[in-house]
This record gives sequence, structure tokens and C-alpha cells, in this order.
Amino acid sequence: MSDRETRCNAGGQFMDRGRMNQNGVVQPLLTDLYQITMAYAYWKSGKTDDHSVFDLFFRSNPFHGEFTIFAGLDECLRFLESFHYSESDIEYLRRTLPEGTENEFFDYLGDLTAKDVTLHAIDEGTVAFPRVPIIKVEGPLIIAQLLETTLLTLVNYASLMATNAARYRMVAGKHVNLLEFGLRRAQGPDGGLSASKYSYTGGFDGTSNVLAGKLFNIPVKGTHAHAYITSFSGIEELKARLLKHKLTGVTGDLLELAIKYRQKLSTVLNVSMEESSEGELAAMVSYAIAFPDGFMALVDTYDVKRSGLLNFCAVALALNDLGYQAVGIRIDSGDLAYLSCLARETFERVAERFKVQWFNKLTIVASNDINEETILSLNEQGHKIDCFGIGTHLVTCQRQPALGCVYKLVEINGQPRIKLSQDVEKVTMPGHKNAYRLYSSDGHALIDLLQKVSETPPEVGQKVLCRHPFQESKRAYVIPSRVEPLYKIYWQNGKITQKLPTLELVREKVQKSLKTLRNDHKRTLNPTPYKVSVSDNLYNFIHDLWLQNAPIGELS
Ligand SMILES: Nc1ncnc2c1ncn2[C@@H]1O[C@H](COP(=O)(O)OP(=O)(O)OP(=O)(O)O)[C@@H](O)[C@H]1O
Ligand SMILES: O=P(O)(O)OC[C@H]1O[C@H](OP(=O)(O)OP(=O)(O)O)[C@H](O)[C@@H]1O
Ligand SMILES: O=C(O)c1cccnc1
Ligand SMILES: [Mg+2]
Repeated sequence: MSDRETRCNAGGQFMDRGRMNQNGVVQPLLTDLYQITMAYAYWKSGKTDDHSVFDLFFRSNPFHGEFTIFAGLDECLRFLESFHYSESDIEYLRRTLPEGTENEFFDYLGDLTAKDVTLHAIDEGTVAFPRVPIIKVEGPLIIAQLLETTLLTLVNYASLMATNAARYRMVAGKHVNLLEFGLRRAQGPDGGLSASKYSYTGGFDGTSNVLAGKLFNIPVKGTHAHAYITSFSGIEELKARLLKHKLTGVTGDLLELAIKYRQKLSTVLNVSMEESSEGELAAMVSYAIAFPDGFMALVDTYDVKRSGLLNFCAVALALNDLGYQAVGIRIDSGDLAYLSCLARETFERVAERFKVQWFNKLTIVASNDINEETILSLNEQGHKIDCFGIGTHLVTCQRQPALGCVYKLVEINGQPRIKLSQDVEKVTMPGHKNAYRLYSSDGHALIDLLQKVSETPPEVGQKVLCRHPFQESKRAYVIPSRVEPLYKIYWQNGKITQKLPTLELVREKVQKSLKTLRNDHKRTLNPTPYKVSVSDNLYNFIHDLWLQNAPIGELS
């Protein structure tokens, strides 16, 4: 059994490499069968070592937006590092490929690694745009081809998720906490883990997913479910009601104190005690005893106004008598704008009436089918929510469930390759290219420029002609104030060649990179497209090759 298999089987799905964890499901057989059948045919036809260049790019931005956050590079590099068919992989392939597949091919596969491949990429966490390759893979045709599906699966969802999360962060603003609550609704366990990881990358503050917390060192956060409240039907069920004072250690009766405050509060808040739920009170008292320093309660099980807030404030005031400060509430149904304002007013009134200043700072968490539009609408209406717990729409990427990154051969043995299509958008940009981001004097990204690798890079202060790749009349001169070469070599000679950033640093990079984008590219409604251009030289090269390759029809 290989090293990989031992670790996967013994340690569960993830392998601890001392850095970020690698998903054990990511292995050479996590691919489409056609990669392996092509590999055999390449091998048979003597093409294994043809020097190839593949571009990995997407054709349009997700969510009707004009930017995409590139994520997943770290996992791609770990995949290259561990790329090796185990004995049982080879054994499986022998059984699976057609009879007559030559034995020597399997021996060849058994020795295959990614050491002869060079991978160029833009930095993980950077904003990226359609048609500009985010990864370029260069090396022997057979291995470069075999990497296609796995690299795509590692980049597509990661980038989609990070982009989605970044969009939620943009609409929610800097000061609101965003928690990912999506595991139960995600596309399976692996989708759930990736969602937690990449929503953190995109700008969320934490996740409810405990395994993601352990594996990726993401803050884990949460409240409790309605079941906790409904599991109590009255105060007589309370087995524990005593709590020691935080400072003096003197035991107090939390239930008795809460009942006393509940009575007073019913007048202050003008709600009747009879209408409120005693089961809910009992549940809150018991939860507060379990977590006196972290008391956070769900207040919408019966009625936020008539029951939840009254019971919460009663327990929080009782805790205060015993030297503790409650944390806050979660609202999971109803009109979140109205209820959050009501809760905040209630806390302010209680703070004043009972002289407990910290009540003003209680946290209000809102959840329940929240998406980008809900947050925008809540912002318009005015709300007092400090934290959104977001699940389904975030992790399933409701507005667009897939990013369409593709992996295309653009050069072989120094010869450019072009894939033609009736649809201009789908014509590939041939040849090995470099990409530069050109910035204006105010620090904003102006345009991305693709060139042939043989061309001299654009220079600061020098006028450069930037052309639309397919529309002849669209071109502009740009005098950049800064030129950023977008690619770095991340993998070469069998090694990762850059110091890889931690997840935390990638998360910071996302926000920094987004800052370089003008607001009109980032707005939700009808954002301005960011320009992606080619050099004059590349333009002519593409169009000459296009003409050479497009068959000439005959009319009769
Ligand atoms: N003030 C608001 N403005 C816009 N959308 C809101 C507002 N308050 C809540 N929402 C959203 O409206 C939807 C309400 O959903 P729904 O009617 O299914 O829930 P509910 O009846 O309040 O609660 P539940 O069915 O979970 O008990 C949710 O998607 C929620 O995020
Ligand atoms: O709404 P989301 O964005 O997916 O956020 C996560 C949801 O998960 C929980 O609901 P639960 O599974 O208890 O179901 P319910 O609230 O829909 O009844 C929680 O109370 C949130 O409502
Ligand atoms: O901790 C929570 O409040 C939570 C976690 C997952 C789903 N819904 C809510
Ligand atoms: Mg819900």
C-alpha cells in the first residue's frame, strides 16, 4: 500500500502535511476516464514527450459580476507534489482499460510524476478576468494532459466560492460579521468542507463546520438550534438552576433571578408573561448555566417580541447579577429588519432602565435563507444586525452553481494551437503568453494585457497599444503608472518554487486585490466590464492563425 493510501485510510480523508491540509480524495484517479485513454493513445503514438502548453481560464465571470477571485492554487500544487499512481491505482486501471492495452503502458504510468511540468499561475486570492489564463501548465504532453480535470475541479468551485463570499462581504460591509452555516445544505461532505474553506478565503469570519475549523484553522462559531429550546416544556424540568458568581464564587439561583427579572421586564417591555413560553425560559436558563460567559440564544422559536426577547433579557439580567455578560441573540425567521431594530431598541431600553451598559452592545445574529439581495434590501430598509449566519445560498452558489474554467492546449513543440468555434467567445488564444496588469496613477487596475512570451513587457510611462482580442476597431493606448506581471512560476523541477501563503494571507490578499478594482466594476447592478486586451503583435498572430486554420467553404 502506498504512503498516500496508508495515510488516507488511517487518518481519514485528509492528510496533514504540516502546512494547510490536503484533501486525500485529490489523487490522480480523481479525473475523467478520457484523460487516461488519451494518455494511452499519446503513448502509443510516440507523443508523450511533445512539449505542450495548456492555459486554464474562464470565459465569463460568475453571478452577473465583472470579477472573479482566483482560489485553489495551493491545492493544485499539493496535487502536483503528490502525483503518483499507486499500485492499486495501476491494478484498477489494468482491469478497467480495454483488453489489449499494452503492459508497458502501465509500467510507464507507475513511474509517472509531475516533475517535468512547470506551472505558472497568478497569485491565489487575486482578482482575475475572463480569458486571462489563471494557470499555465507547460511540459510533456502526456502529464500536462493528465492534470486537466483535477486542476479544473480544484480551481472551479474554489474560485466560485471565494468570489461568492467576497460578494457577500462587499454588500454586507466591513463591520458586519459573516458566518458560514452551510454544511448541512452543501453539495456533499467534500463540497461542504471546500465551501467553509473558500468562504473564509473570500472574506467570511468563521464557520460552523467543526472539521473545517480543525483542518484549516478557521475560527469556528455558532449558536444553538430550535431543538434546544423546544426540548424544554416548562421550568419544572430544569435539573440545574444554580450558578456560581463569576468573581465571588457565591452560588446563586439563576432561575429564581430570571423569574424575578421577567416579571419586572414584562412591565418595562409591555408584554404579558402569560403569553411568553416557560419552556423557552427554562431552555435559556439551562443554556446560560452551561455557557455563562458565552450566552447566545435563539429568540424566534415562539414569538420574538412576546416571548424570545423577554426571556432572553430576563436570563441576561440574571447572569449580570452573577457577574457574567451575555453575548446576544439569533433571529431565524420573520422580518429581519424589523425584528433586529426591535431587539436593539429593547436592549437599549433595558440597558437604561436596569443600568447595565453592556446590554447596548449585545450581538444580533440573523439567519434564514439569506442571500446577496436580502442583505442589500436589509441595508436599504435599515437594520441592526451585527452578524449574518449564511448557509444554503452561499455554499450552493444559488445564483450560479458552477464556474466555467477550461483547460486548452495553446502550443505544442513550439507551434501555436488554436481551437476555432462559431462562437467567437470560445476561440482560444493561441501560443504561450504572458499577462500584465496595467495600473493608472490613482492605483486602480486599468486593463489586463496579454502578449506573446517573446515580446518585451510593457513599461511604466511607455505608451502601449491594447487591442480587443477579437474586435478590430476596439483598441486604446495606455500609459501605465504601474505594470504588474501576473505570472509566477509556482512549480518546477518537481518542487514548489514559491513560499506558499497561509489561508489567512490569501484571505487578506483577496481584500487587497479587490481594492485595486474601481467600484463600477464591483457594483451589483450592471457593473462595468473590466478590459482584457492583447498586444498588437498577439492580435495579428491570433488572426493570422485563425485564417490559416479556418476552412474555406465552397459555394455551388
Ligand atoms: N426585512 C426583510 N427584507 C427582505 N427580506 C427579508 C426580510 N426579512 C427576512 N427576509 C427574508 O425573507 C425570507 C423569509 O422566508 P420565509 O417566509 O420562508 O421565512 P419565515 O416565514 O420568516 O420563517 P420560517 O419559515 O423559517 O419560520 C427569508 O429569505 C429571509 O431572509
Ligand atoms: O438558511 P440558511 O442560509 O441555509 O442558514 C442555515 C440555516 O440552517 C438552520 O436551519 P435549519 O436546518 O434548522 O432549518 P430551517 O430553519 O430551514 O427550518 C439555521 O437555523 C438556518 O436557518
Ligand atoms: O450555529 C448556528 O447557529 C447554526 C449552525 C448551522 C446552521 N444553522 C445555524
Ligand atoms: Mg432556517
